[in-house]
Amino acid sequence: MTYHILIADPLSDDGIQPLQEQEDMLIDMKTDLTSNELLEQIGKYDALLVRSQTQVTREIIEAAKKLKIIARAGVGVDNIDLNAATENGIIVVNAPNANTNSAAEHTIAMMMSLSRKIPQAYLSLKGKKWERSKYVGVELKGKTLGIIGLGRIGTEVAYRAKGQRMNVIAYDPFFTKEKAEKMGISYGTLEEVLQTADFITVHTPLLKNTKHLLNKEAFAMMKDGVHIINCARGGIIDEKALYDAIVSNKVAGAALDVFEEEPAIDNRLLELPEVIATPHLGASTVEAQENVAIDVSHDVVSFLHEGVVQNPVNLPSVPKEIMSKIEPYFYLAEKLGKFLSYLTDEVIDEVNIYYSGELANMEVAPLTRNTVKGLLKRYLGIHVNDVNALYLAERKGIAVHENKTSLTKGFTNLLTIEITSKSGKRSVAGTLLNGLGARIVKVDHYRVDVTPEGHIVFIYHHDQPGVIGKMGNLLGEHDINIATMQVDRADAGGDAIMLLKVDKPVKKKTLDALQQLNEIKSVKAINL
Ligand SMILES: NC(=O)c1ccc[n+]([C@@H]2O[C@H](COP(=O)([O-])OP(=O)(O)OC[C@H]3O[C@@H](n4cnc5c(N)ncnc54)[C@H](O)[C@@H]3O)[C@@H](O)[C@H]2O)c1
Ligand SMILES: O=C(O)CC[C@@H](O)C(=O)O
Repeated sequence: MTYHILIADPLSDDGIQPLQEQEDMLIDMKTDLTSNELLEQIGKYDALLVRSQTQVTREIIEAAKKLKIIARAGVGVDNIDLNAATENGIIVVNAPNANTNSAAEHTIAMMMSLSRKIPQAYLSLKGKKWERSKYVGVELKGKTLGIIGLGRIGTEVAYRAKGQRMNVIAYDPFFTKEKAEKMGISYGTLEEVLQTADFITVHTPLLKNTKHLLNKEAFAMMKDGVHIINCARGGIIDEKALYDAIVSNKVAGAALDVFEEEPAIDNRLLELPEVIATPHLGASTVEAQENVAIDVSHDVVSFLHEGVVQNPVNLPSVPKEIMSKIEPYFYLAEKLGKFLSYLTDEVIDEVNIYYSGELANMEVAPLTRNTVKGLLKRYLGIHVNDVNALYLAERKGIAVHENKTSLTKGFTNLLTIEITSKSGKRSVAGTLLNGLGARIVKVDHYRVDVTPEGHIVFIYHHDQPGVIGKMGNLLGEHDINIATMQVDRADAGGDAIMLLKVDKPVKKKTLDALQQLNEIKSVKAINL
C-alpha cells in the first residue's frame, strides 16, 4: 500500500526526513494551494501536514475521504476543526514541546524591545534621524510581569523574566500557591494579575473562555502605563479595546506577534507608534521548525504504520509504561466487542465493561475505546476507530460505563462486556491465558473456551440427544468443515449453546437451513 501525504504549509526540509525515508509514502509539497484547490485535492490524501496558515475546515475534512491523520507542526490547533476531525475518525496530532523555547525567547525579545522602544528607534535611525530623547525606555528590573496562562511557554517565560530580576505573578486555572512557591513566583487571581502587573503577557490557547480575555473591562482594571505582550494567539486580546486603551494612554505600548486576522497587513493597531509587531514569528527559528517537523513526521509514520502516536490532540495519549501493560488486551477487547455486536439486532442502550483481576489495576480507557470500536464496527465498518468510537457511541445514545472489580472467577484477568437493550442484557467475557493468548471464556452464563478469531457459528438450542449430529450433517452437506466445537448447557435437557469454529464464512442459505431444525432456537454467523 502506498500512502499519499500532503504538506500544505512550509516545513523544514531536514525535519520531514523521517517521512521522506519511507518507501511507501508519496509526499506532495503544495504550500500555495487556495482553500478551493485544497478542497478539490484533499480526497486522495492519507495524511495532511500543516502549520498555522492552512485552515482545515469541516468542509475540507468532510471531503477528505481517505484522510487518517492531520498533523499540526506547532502547538495551536485553532486552524483545525477538531470536532469535525473527531467525528470523521481522523486523528489530529501536534508538536507541543518543540517550539516552547523559541516562543518563550520571542516573548522576552518582544518585551525588551517594547520596554526600550528598539523597533521605533531603529526605524528612526534608518530614516537618518538621531532622536535620543524620543526613545527613552523603562527598566524591567523590579517591575512586575503578569503571566496569564502558565503552561509550557508561560512557565519558560516566568523563569526567563526572573533572570531579568522581574517580579512575576501568574494566573492559570491549574496553578496553585504551592506551585508558585516552588517556582519562586507569586500566585494571583486573574484580577490580581491585571491589577498589579506593569507588563502583562498572555500564553493561553484561543478557546471560547479565552476569547477577548483582555477586553475593555480588563484594561480598565490595569495600572496606568501598563505594557501588553501577545505571542500566543490573536483573539485573546480584543483588538478594538486595546486600540482604545493605547489611544487613551491607559496602555503605554503593546508587542504583538499574533492577530485576530492574519496576515494582519491592514490592522489599524499597526498604525499606532506604541505598537511593535512581528508577523507570527514566535516559532520561527531553525531549531523549532526542524523539531516540529521531526515530531509530526514521526507521528505520521508511526500512525500510518502502527496506529500509534506520541502527541494526539483529539485522543488522550497513553504513557509508554501503561501502554506496554495494556497492549496485550487490545486485541481481546476489540474482538469481544465485535462478538457481542452479533448477539443482538436491537438498539443498544448501555454498555458495561467490567475489568477484573490484574486489569482492575490498570489504566483501561484505551481498552474501553477499543471495546466500543469492536462493538460498533459491525455496523460502521472502517468509519469507527479509536478516535471517534466513544463519540459515535454517545451520538447513538449508548451509555458506556467502566467498572473495576476484583472478582475474576478463577482467572488472573477477566474482561467482561455486557450490553443492555430493550429485551435485556447480553454478555461475553474473555481472558488472556498465560502463553496461550486470548480466549472467549463465557457467553451470557455459559462457559466456553474459544479463540476470538475467524468464522464462528453461534447456536442456541435445546439440549437433547442427536442435535449435535444433525447440525454436523447439515453443515457437511453445505460443504462447511467444523474445526472446533464448544457446547454448554444450563441444565440437562434445557437451554444450551454451541460455538462452532468453521473454516469459511457461512452463507445465509446454510443459516436458514439450520434455523429450520426443530431443536434450534437461533443461529448466527459471527465473523471476527
Ligand atoms: N506565536 C507563536 O508562534 C506561537 C508558538 C508556540 C505557541 N503559541 C501559542 O502559545 C500558546 C501557549 O502555548 P503552550 O505550549 O504554552 O500551551 P499550554 O497548553 O502548555 O499552556 C496553555 C495554558 O493556558 C492555560 N489556560 C487555559 N485557559 C486559561 C484561562 N482562561 N486563563 C488562564 N490560563 C488559561 C492552561 O491551563 C495552560 O496551562 C498557545 O496559544 C499556542 O498556540 C504561539
Ligand atoms: O506555524 C507556526 O510558525 C506558528 C506556530 C505557533 O503559532 C504554534 O501555535 O505552535
